[in-house]
Amino acid sequence: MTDLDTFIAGLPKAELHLHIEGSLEPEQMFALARRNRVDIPFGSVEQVRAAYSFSNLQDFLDIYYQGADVLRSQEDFRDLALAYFDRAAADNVRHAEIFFDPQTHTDRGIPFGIVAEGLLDGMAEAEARHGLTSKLILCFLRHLDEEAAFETLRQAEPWLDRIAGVGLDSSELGHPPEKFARVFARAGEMGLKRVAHAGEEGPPDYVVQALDLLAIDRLDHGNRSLEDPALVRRLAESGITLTVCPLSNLKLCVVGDLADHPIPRMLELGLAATINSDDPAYFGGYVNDNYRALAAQGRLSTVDIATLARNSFTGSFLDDADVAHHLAAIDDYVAEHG
Ligand code: HPA
Ligand SMILES: [Zn+2]
Repeated sequence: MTDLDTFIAGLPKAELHLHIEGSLEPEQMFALARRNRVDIPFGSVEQVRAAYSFSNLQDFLDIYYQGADVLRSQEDFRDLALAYFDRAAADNVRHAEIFFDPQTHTDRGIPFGIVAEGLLDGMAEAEARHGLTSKLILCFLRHLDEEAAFETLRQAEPWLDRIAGVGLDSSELGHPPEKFARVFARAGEMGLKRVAHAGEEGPPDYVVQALDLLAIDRLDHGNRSLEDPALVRRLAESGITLTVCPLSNLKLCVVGDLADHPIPRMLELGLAATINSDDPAYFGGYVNDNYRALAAQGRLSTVDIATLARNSFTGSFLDDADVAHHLAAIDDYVAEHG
């Protein structure tokens, strides 16, 4: 381990861009397939891992939705969440805001409540076990239509006091944010926070739409914003947080090489970037692996790494007192180890 790796390992951090279905490790996929007697088109864990070679977002999504088929019961969703939280706690993640894709499950006949209650069970257990706090963000699948998103929001109503916000994920190209302007407006009226994936594969205009038409509180990915200088100025001036995912970007060919990853440039431009793992079981690493992979390029100092961790708390939906508490913990850590 380099000195930077040691510094990263102990640094308190939040994770703000994590799809819980994307934390399903092949071993757990096999275990759940056995438990639920579900056929999966793989003979071994090695075969599953060998299939994780993607040339774009859609390639990944096809296999990711297939993997989710082994998730059936409330206990499955609890176990999935807990396995993630155990790993996150080992990376010194103190708070996580996790995405889930209810439509992936309700479209297979799994009731919304089974999914939500299972995840909430896992979240409560993670707080008891590790002191790791978390929030839940309901994502609409953007390849489905607006009416399906409205129906999902209706199904979520009994759980809305335990859901922090809504997000937008799945196939970006051809599914611009404007398609979901009305359902996001409704979510805002219901007091929910709003986030959206934009500028991962889609053009800078999709980021502008997410800001103007979805009134997002946080931008997921946002890489392609850098192609538009006026948009960069707007993002910097507003202070909006970007949840960036280096190993995901590499695996989905959003960047060709980590040496060219935009995070160092984002920090130079004054953007509130954070580092996250996205779908760690599919992209080869949890949050500290993402920090380490980027640090290994020699383009991040300990000051930059601490800034990224601070941004993860200031960009969270925690209240001000909790954010202040976590920032003080980072200050103490940097004073001792920086
Ligand atoms: O990186 C992603 N982009 C869009 N949709 C997703 N769903 C899971 N991961 C992703
Ligand atoms: Zn994502």
